[in-house]
Amino acid sequence: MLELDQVTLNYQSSKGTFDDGVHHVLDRVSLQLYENETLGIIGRNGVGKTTTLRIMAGILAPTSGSVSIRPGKTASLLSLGLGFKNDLSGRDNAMLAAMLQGASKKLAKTYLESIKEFSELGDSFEEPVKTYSSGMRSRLGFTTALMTHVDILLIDEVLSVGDAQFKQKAQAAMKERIQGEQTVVFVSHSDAQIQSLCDRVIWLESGKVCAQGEVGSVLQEYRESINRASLA
Ligand SMILES: Nc1ncnc2c1ncn2[C@@H]1O[C@H](COP(=O)(O)OP(=O)(O)OP(=O)(O)O)[C@@H](O)[C@H]1O
Repeated sequence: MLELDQVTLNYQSSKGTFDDGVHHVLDRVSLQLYENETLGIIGRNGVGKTTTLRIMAGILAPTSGSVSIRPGKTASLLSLGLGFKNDLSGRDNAMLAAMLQGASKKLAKTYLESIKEFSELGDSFEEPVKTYSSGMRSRLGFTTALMTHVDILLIDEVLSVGDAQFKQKAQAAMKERIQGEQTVVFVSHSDAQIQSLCDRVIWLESGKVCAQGEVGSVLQEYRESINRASLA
């Protein structure tokens, strides 16, 4: 469904640190994502998990290597309202987000009432997003991503969105979607979430795929390596 082939990503570092000012984040990463699976990505802070998702979503272009997605398929990063237009209402932003993900205007309109209901924004749904609290923005962002169709859903550590009550509801809804016919790539630091949601997992370390495969064994290898590092 989606494939990264020998993907390398470098950032230029303004301070001239790293390798003569070049920060090598991903180094020839190759991976395959299959239809209907939930692929987990694990690894320490800063190893390039979010960068990998951004490359999959087409937001970032690799320095070298290639990304291929099956023709006609869309991949979208579940972002918590980062791309909202502040002057537009929650309703108009939800509409815009649905259309940006490929829905026709007619289809996008059909999503709106369920987005309003699930997000529990009430009358604020009609108000400009600039008047929202950060929790309200997250609710709108999460719900819009949840309710609209996307072939490959890329999720970056967001299952802890909102207050306790909304978080529980959001996690249950996301779990239901992930377990249905949805292809997902899921970045998380939570073993419990990776274990309960993923079919397969990839462990990134020093910009490379360090191990991949069955969730239980890769998680165990990863945990052992962290324990060894903390003892050293
Ligand atoms: N715009 C940028 N310019 C320069 N360096 C960047 C930029 N974005 C990310 N990086 C660097 O790329 C590396 C990988 O970042 P990334 O966000 O992909 O890590 P991550 O594995 O998702 O980390 P975390 O677990 O902390 O979320 C980090 O060292 C980060 O400093």
